[in-house]
Amino acid sequence: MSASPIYLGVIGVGGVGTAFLQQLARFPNAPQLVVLARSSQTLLAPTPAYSPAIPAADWATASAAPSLTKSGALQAEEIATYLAAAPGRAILVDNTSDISLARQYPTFLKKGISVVTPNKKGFSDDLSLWKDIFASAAEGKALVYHESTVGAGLPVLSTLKDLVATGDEVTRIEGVFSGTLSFLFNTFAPASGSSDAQWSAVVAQAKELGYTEPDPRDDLNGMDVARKLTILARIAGLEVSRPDSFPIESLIPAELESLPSSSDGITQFMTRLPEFDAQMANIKDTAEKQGKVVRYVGSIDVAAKAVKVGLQYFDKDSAIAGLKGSDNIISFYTKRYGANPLIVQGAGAGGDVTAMGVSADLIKAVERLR
Ligand SMILES: NC(=O)C1=CN([C@@H]2O[C@H](COP(=O)(O)OP(=O)(O)OC[C@H]3O[C@@H](n4cnc5c(N)ncnc54)[C@H](OP(=O)(O)O)[C@@H]3O)[C@@H](O)[C@H]2O)C=CC1
Ligand SMILES: N[C@@H](CC=O)C(=O)O
Ligand code: NA
Repeated sequence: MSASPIYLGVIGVGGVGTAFLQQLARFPNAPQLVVLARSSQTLLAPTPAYSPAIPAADWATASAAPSLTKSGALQAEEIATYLAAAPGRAILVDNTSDISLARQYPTFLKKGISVVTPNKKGFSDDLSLWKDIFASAAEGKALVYHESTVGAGLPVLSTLKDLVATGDEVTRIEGVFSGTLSFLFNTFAPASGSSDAQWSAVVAQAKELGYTEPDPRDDLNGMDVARKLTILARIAGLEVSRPDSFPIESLIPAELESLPSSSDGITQFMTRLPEFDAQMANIKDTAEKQGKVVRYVGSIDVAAKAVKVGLQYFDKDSAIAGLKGSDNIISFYTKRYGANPLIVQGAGAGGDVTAMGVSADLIKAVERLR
């Protein structure tokens, strides 16, 4: 008996989306890709057959094919209605960082469309949205997987969920949660050897490597880390109301804080950042004078309900100081694990490793839906 068909809508074809589509093309028994959208364009498999599907590997070439329906940007509700009418279960993969789309997850889920995403916005915004997402999933008998929202493809959420589900008591979670900030500090202020790199040049490099958020200020202002800690804290049982409900140390120079959030604002920010290199050099030198290095870290003290995000100095021979590249390190302190935490470590940003988490989530969702 052949497996029942599953229909797939994918939104976002940037660094993560492109890597995801390449991985999808190699899935055996892959779901039928029937929607592929970016900000200005949508490809659809024609109705009512929802066939032919969009070829994941060469969607860009196939977008010229007359067999596919093309349109401009569609409203999320329109995509939800299209997927809900497919002749089988459907899954939405959101590879954008769009909060408006994330606010529509309940619409998809109530219609029975499962959601798989690396987009952390929806899970770290108002607590009411978090609750709505999971209540809507239960109502629509749909699934939600978002492993890559924390630690990219690293098994961070699945590990925490397993600890909680099996009755362990998680007391503290701490570590380095940003691939971008890890790369910036490991490169700018290495624990061994020295570096002449300017802060702004390393920021530009992190953007080029695809580690940053679409707007790198979301990494530098600490919000990306705060969002990840909000997600972890909620899974650990804390009702964090919003990602800005606790103190967050920002690395954005005060003079650049009021630049617009548009793409023009990003360009202005990147152009003017070199003017402020001395500020970060001072922080690096202060740590150096104490024989230490500076790193950007976060922690959740579950019993105290306290979340902290910001800079800290570390001994040069510590695990955090010695991280390489875009590595994250996340330590789970629990009753069962005692004084020696369960540690997850590895690349925490980049298209391929993030897409791996999305693809693995999709495989899990497909297995449960078939
Ligand atoms: N990069 C990384 O290392 C990691 C990223 N993530 C998350 O993965 C997600 C994607 O990141 P990344 O690929 O780097 O981002 P990119 O900026 O490279 O790509 C974003 C894509 O989303 C599309 N898009 C944005 N808004 C909409 C919308 N409203 N409707 C349709 N399409 C839209 C863009 O369209 P267009 O092509 O038209 O511009 C683009 O294709 C983000 O949520 C990020 O936080 C998570 C972990 C690690
Ligand atoms: N911009 C983020 C990407 C992954 O979430 C980071 O650098 O960690
Ligand atoms: Na992860």
